[in-house]
Amino acid sequence: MSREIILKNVSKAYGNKKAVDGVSLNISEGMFGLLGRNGAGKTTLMKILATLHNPTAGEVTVNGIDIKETRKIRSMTGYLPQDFSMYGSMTAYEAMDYLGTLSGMKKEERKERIPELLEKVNLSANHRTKVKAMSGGMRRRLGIAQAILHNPQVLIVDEPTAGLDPEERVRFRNLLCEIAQDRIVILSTHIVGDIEATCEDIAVLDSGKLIFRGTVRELIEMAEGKVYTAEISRMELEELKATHIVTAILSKGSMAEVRFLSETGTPFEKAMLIEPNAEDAYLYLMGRKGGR
Ligand SMILES: Nc1ncnc2c1ncn2[C@@H]1O[C@H](COP(=O)(O)OP(=O)(O)OP(=O)(O)O)[C@@H](O)[C@H]1O
Repeated sequence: MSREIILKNVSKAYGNKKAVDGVSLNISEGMFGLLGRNGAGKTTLMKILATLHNPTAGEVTVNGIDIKETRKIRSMTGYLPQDFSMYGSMTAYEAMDYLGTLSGMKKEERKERIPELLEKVNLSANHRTKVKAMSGGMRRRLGIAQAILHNPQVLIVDEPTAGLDPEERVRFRNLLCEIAQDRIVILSTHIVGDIEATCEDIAVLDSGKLIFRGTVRELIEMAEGKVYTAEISRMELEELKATHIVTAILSKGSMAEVRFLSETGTPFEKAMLIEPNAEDAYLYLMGRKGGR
C-alpha cells in the first residue's frame, strides 16, 4: 500500500481566526519538515492529522483512509505533542507498560515490544529511571518510544527539540531519521537547522497559508544571488538593519561581520555575494512572503 497523506484545501478556524487557511499538500514516506514561525498554524495542522481537531473545511486522507475515520487513523498514527509530559513518578518501563495497557496491548506483547523500543531510543540502561529524573532529551526520546508503541505508519512530532542541548538535539534528529525509514515522519518546528539536517522534503506555513513546498535545495536556490557578507562598522550595521534583513552578525570589536539579504545588489562596495544557507533562504522567503 502506498504511504501518503493528502490534504486538499484544508482550513481550520477558531472563531474568526483562520489558523490554517486552504492548505493542499501531499506528504509521502520518509521525513517531512513543516517549518513556520510561532503562531503559523503548525500545531493546528498537526492536531488535525492526529485527529485531535476537525478541519473546518477541506479533506484529508492518510494512506487512502479519510481522516474522519478517527479510530482507524489513530491506530496508524503516533503523536508526540509539544507539551508532552508523562507520569513523572513512574519509571520509564512502568510508564511504557501503563500506556501499552491503556492502548489494549496484551501482556506478552508488551514484554516483547517495550524493551525493543527502549533499546531503539537508547534508554535501555534507564528503564528503571523515574521519568521526573530524566533530562529533557531523555524525556523526548521516551516520548518517541510511547508514540511508536503501536508501530504506527505515521509519526507526528511537534516542536521536539526546544530546550535540548546540541548533542541531544542531534541524537534526537538521528532517531527520527531512523524511524522514518519505513514510515511517514512529520516534524514541525520553527528551527531551520532541525529541518535542514534531516528533511529533504519540506513545507513552510505562514499565517495559516502554505508559502513554500519543495526540497531544502529548492528553498536555498530561491535565495541565490541575494545573500551578501561584509565587515562593517556599528553605525553601518544600524543603517543596514533598518533597510535589509540581516541573517547573521559576528561581532569583531568595533566592527561586525554580517550576512544580509539584498534584492537590488549591495549597498556597500566592500560586500561580497555568497552562497545562501537554509536559514538565509528561509528568512528571504519570510521577508518576501507570497512564496510559491
Ligand atoms: N484553541 C485556540 N483558540 C483560538 N485560537 C487559537 C487556538 N489554538 C491556536 N490558536 C491561534 O491559531 C494560530 C495558529 O496557532 P498554532 O498553535 O497552530 O501555531 P504554531 O505554528 O504551532 O505556533 P506555536 O509554535 O507557537 O504553537 C495562532 O494565531 C494561535 O493564537
